[in-house]
Amino acid sequence: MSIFDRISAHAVVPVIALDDPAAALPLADALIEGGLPVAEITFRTSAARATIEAIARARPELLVGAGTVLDEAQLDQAVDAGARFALSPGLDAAVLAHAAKRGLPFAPGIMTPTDLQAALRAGCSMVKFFPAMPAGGPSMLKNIAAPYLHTGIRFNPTGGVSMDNLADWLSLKEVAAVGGTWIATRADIAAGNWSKITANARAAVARVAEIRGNS
Ligand SMILES: O=C(O)C(=O)C[C@H](O)[C@H](O)COP(=O)(O)O
Repeated sequence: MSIFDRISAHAVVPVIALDDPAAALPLADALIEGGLPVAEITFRTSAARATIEAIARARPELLVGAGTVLDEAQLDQAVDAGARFALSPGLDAAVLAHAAKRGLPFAPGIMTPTDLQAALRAGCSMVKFFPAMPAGGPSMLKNIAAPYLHTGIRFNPTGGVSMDNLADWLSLKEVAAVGGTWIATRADIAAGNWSKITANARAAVARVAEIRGNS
């Protein structure tokens, strides 16, 4: 199974901004306990590299990726730390070329057909649709994706996704998995609210099972 197939099987990717790498393993354990062993650790904080490294080393059962990867240096840090995939809110051809060179599955962010064609030209099989709700929501994505479905491209809508609109996104077959911060918020991580994060993960997993009809 490819990495993006594994992400698709989870259907929800917790997007994490974490300030203290000491929270890495408690966070990983909270997600694992909630039945959602996948995380996008964003390079929005300087704790990203150490967090990815700690999880990759001590919790290999959690599929850990890097988010908000903006340049080649961050991509190198992500790969060296053990990230299994990477994403970015936007598309940078040089970063994509570097990801290919380092063998890291990379989903760049797109918001227009032109972005999407640049991603296809670079050989991407998954893209982030960002910012998903403000950009027009599921109906916008459905319309942008329509001419490209034959390419097999899959989407990771992120930005404004919540339990309330999860079903609308996952009912689109071109959506592999949504991303969102609601499962493990920066505040809950900082406060050590692990049981709340586990409960959020569990609720998302249950909802995905309902929506995909395999509960
Ligand atoms: O940093 C990245 O790589 C991003 O793609 C942006 C985030 O995923 C969104 O900011 C999610 O934000 P929420 O709307 O709170 O779920």
